Amino acid sequence: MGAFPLLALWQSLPSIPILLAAFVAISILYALVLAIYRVTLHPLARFPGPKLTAVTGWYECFLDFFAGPGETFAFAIERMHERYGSIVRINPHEIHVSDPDFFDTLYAGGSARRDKYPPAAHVQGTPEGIFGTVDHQTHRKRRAAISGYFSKQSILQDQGIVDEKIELLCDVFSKAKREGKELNIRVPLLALGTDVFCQHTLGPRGCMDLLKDWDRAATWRASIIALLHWTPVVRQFSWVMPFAVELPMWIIKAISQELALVVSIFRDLRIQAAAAIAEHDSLEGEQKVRANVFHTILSSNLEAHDKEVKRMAQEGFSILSASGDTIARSMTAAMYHLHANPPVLKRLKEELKQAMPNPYAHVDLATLEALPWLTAVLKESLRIAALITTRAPLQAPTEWMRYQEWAIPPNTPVSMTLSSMALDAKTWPEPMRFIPERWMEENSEYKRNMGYFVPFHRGHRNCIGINLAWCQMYLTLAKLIRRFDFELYDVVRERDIDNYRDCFLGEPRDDSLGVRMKVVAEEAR
Ligand code: HEM
Repeated sequence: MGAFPLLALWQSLPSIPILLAAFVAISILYALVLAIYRVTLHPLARFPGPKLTAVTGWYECFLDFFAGPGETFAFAIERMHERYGSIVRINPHEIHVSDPDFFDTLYAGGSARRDKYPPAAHVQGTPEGIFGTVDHQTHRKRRAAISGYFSKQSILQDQGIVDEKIELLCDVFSKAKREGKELNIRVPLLALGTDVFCQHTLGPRGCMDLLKDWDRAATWRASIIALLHWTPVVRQFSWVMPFAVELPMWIIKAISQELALVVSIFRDLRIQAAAAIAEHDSLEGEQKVRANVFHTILSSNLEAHDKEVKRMAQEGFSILSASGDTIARSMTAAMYHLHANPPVLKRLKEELKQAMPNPYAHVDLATLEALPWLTAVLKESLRIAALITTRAPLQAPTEWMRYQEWAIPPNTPVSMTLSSMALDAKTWPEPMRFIPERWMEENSEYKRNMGYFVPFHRGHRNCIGINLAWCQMYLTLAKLIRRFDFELYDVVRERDIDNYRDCFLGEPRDDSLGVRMKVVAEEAR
């Protein structure tokens, strides 16, 4: 009985093709009205930029997926600035600025409130780590809980770890010399950055010991590359990484062995976080706070949900993925540019010989920090490496940010791109040339140049690993250059060094075999 009225209702409905046609017509009408609104009445409608990007964000997605490495949206933004000027509306919601003088307004510290734009925050798949935290206040609290762990004092306390790992790195190069083999130097440098980070932050139990296991180091390197190549996908679909992490391991392995290693590291961090919770009450004194970063979090006054396993593991992964390859890329750039510029290398060797008469003896970080040429070489390497190619959008929830005659409404995502700033010909004469003199204090432009030196960002969201990064870079470059003579082995700058692909960090061309070097001499003990 009861089925008849339903049947009658079904029969009275329009046929499926008519329903479909109505749906398509309504969708087109909606898209049309939305497009007209976005270019006329939207609060950003007056800002310069292409109409297409003002109308739809899918253009970015299309370029990132289909346009090929050198043509993705990050490169399109540069072309938009050439055409429309230093402020551009790059999608319906977001403004991009290309002017170093605006940097401190956008990436402000102090009392300025800056939320991270969610699509940018979620690119790592760790929404609860400090990198992925959107809300300003939550970010401040989570960051304050661990910032002491990465303070200069804390890093100096652990200089022994850095020294020990650099010795292992030197062993890798000594062995390569004995065997007459060339090395893709980014692999051992990534192993160094990762091992130092892991031991400093997670304790000996968390150390991946990549410097002792060449196969694992090579797989980790491939994993990082695989992860970087997923960046355009994750940027558009933020659920991909959290979803992938929960899949059964056999499925992940079938998709990619490299991804499987990343996921196993992430799961291992959960185990370490759980172990820290279990043993925390039994620890005392310094150990309770510094045994590893999880104990630092557990000892902090963060709320209980911020001390749960899932969140702490995300924090660990968020810092881990920000650490190793940034160091490796910067050091690789330094090694390449030094050896492509023999007079710069010669001057550095002379300076180091004076400061480190015995290349095998311990050297204090402070001694190296006082060396002007080494410092200048490192700064120029960080500039020319132009490491971070993805824009960093922030939102000022209550403030109207002002740029020239433009007033940007509160809550608008506004971004700038570090790599474009680092290589901007208006700021840096001959930007693609390696000129450490830019960073010598006697240079009349030194003060101005330092004002635009922002490889670690500024403001509330700057790099928390800055002290660890400087410490490693000073000690590693000094030890390597003082102890060994290297030669570049079939390195082509356009293929192996310069940014060609935007994967958050810039990557060279796909046909690159890496920056390969041979060790031709080693100082006797
Ligand atoms: C040469 C080496 C490094 C460079 C050039 C560098 C650069 C940067 C930059 C530019 C940012 C801001 C990114 C953004 O907001 O989009 C950042 C953030 C970050 N870096 Fe580094 N970094 C380096 C090494 C490290 C190391 C060794 C660690 C590990 C301790 C680390 C951990 C982090 C973390 C956790 C963040 C997020 C901070 C936050 O959002 O509060 N970095 N880094």
